[in-house]
Amino acid sequence: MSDLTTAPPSIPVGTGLSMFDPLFLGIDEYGHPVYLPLIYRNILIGGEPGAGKSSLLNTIVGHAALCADVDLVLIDGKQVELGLWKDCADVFVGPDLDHAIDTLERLQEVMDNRYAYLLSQRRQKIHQGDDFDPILLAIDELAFFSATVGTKTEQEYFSALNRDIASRGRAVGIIDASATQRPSSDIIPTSLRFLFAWRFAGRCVDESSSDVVLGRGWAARGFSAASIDPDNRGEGLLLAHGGIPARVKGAYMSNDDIIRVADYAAWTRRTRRTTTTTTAAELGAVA
Ligand SMILES: Nc1ncnc2c1ncn2[C@@H]1O[C@H](COP(=O)(O)OP(=O)(O)OP(=O)(O)O)[C@@H](O)[C@H]1O
Repeated sequence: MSDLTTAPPSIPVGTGLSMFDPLFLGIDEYGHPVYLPLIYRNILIGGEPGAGKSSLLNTIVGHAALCADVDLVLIDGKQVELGLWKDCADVFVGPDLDHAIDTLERLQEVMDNRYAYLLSQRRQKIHQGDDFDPILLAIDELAFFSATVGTKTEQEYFSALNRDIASRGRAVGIIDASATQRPSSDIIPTSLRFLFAWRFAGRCVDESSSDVVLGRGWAARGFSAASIDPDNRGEGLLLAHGGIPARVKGAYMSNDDIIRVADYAAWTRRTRRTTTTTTAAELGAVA
């Protein structure tokens, strides 16, 4: 059994779920469940249109929405991919580059404040039960903000902010989950890919696109997401602990499933903004 399938003895459900618990991501090619810890990690999701990227991102956001101890920052260029979680989100950004930049600037400030706090406490990273909670930053679609809308300067600024958050955010509990249907080196340069320890390549048009997501050289070693059947949506190669890409079929929630879970999660999260000492209120200031 690979490291990926070694589930912890028990994972709390309902209101006991924590962002420090691993996410149930799907099943591997042998039918084993795949669990992925997200805390202190970032995850990059790439693949051709229809490969199942947004569905995977919804699974990640769904896990986070059900956790009592995480703030949700959702940036969705299409609005409808993550839109069903809007009532759960501390900040929801639609196809608005200015709002996306404001939000990332704010997150950068939160990150710096958290580091100042850690320094004052002579610590290196946050722990479960700390005064401030983890933050999930989910971005769908990366290329919309980094290469489609706005001026080149704005796009570059957005990319620089995202890179900084992915680079420095992990120790202070900021998890960056970014998805793109354009796995090319202009959207995911090597310097960005390196910041994402976990990588999921859904079906890709060719081997070089697959390598842009997973890392150079994997296709030549027989790990190419171009070999995934185009009709097998939601399947991909997951590079995580173990260090070798594994075939995984992502868990899938239908629209109705998401609506049910999101309604429940919004209900459980309804008092967070007034009762927690987290950054939710600060983040909400840019909502
Ligand atoms: N894990 C899965 N299991 C079964 N079907 C899936 C899975 N993931 C996705 N699908 C199917 O594939 C369709 C497309 O998925 P999704 O919207 O997530 O793709 P995408 O890669 O985000 O596409 P785009 O880049 O166009 O946004 C879904 O509507 C669903 O029917």
